[in-house]
Amino acid sequence: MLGRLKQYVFSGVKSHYKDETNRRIIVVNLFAAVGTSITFLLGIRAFIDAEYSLSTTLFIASIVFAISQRLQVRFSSATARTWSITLLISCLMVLTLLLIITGGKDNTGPLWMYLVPPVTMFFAGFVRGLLALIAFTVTCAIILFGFNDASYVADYTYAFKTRLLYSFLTVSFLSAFYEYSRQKSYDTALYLSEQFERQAKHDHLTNLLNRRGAQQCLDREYARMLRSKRPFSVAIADVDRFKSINDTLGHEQGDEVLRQISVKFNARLRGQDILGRWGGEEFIFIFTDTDEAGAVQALESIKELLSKAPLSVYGKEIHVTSSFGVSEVSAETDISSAIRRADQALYYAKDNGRNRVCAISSINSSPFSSSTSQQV
Ligand SMILES: Nc1nc2c(ncn2[C@@H]2O[C@H](COP(=O)(O)OP(=O)(O)OP(=O)(O)O)[C@@H](O)[C@H]2O)c(=O)[nH]1
Repeated sequence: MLGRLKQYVFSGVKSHYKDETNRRIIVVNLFAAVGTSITFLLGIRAFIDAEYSLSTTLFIASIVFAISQRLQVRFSSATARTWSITLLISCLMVLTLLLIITGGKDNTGPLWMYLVPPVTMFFAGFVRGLLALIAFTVTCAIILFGFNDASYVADYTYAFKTRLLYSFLTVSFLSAFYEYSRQKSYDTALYLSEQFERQAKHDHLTNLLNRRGAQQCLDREYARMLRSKRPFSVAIADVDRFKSINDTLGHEQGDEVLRQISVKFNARLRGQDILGRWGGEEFIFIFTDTDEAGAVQALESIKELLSKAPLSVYGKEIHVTSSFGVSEVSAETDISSAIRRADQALYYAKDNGRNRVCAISSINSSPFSSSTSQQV
């Protein structure tokens, strides 16, 4: 029994939906359950009391509440959820208006009005909720004050009608204010968590992905490669003699050099390739859908771009070069061994004069180098 109840409350909830969406789905389930049962029970009561039009209205409302819940579960799409919520709010509003017109049981019908503001605000959000509430309040005022002598409208005293409207407006205002604050807090929390997540994956100096962010991209790319069977390549770049740049210019200028290098590295990359800061003066390239030869070709062009024109750092021209080690990642290798091989190729490039691109064949693990590098 408890299991079924839990299943009902969480029906339609999906782990990949946003928290806010899942919360709304749960509240729709709960509200539809309460709405369906209360209107059904009141319908039976009205039927026993031989108030057939009231009982028919309540039974219809009960069915509509149930349908609105089924709608969001049966068709789990954003459109279905919008329709479900629209149906639920409309049903509640129409039912309330009918209860105000007929008076319900002993003229207690208008009391159900107070359900409308919180439900409308929560389900429809601040702006749409406010518009719906304004339309509802105007309709209520017309019914209460526009048909004073009409026999089909229940007879309420003037004092009751004005107090009813004032108190309804107060509840509406409070609900709107509450929803506005709730949405603001939610947006702020979302913004902060996105900022934290971004900071956790990005390097504050270059704004590139940091090691953690790059590692996640590597894992994603590896999974994609296993599906597509098309290899990709990784490369580690290490700025040549960076220590001497730091030693002669200072750490701050060194930072600026790293920043400008990251811009140059990025300038020649295709949109789908990824650049990250692997640590210190080391960068990582992920060339998606690219074999070793393709990555070497791309890196040659990047290397040329860096070495040909000096950087301008605080008014000084600085010539900077970088060495690159490349390795292909295929289904036969794993990421850590590919990184290890890229590192070996990088050491090879450093040992052989720097400012060069070297690759290690993924088949025999023997280093070979591109056109500008020494052949092994
Ligand atoms: N300014 C600055 N320096 C850094 C940063 N991270 C690492 N470094 C410095 O980078 C230098 C790296 O020097 P080494 O590893 O000796 O290598 P290198 O001088 O680049 O020489 P080779 O790699 O052999 O060409 C060290 O002095 C580090 O302190 C950083 O974020 N900013």
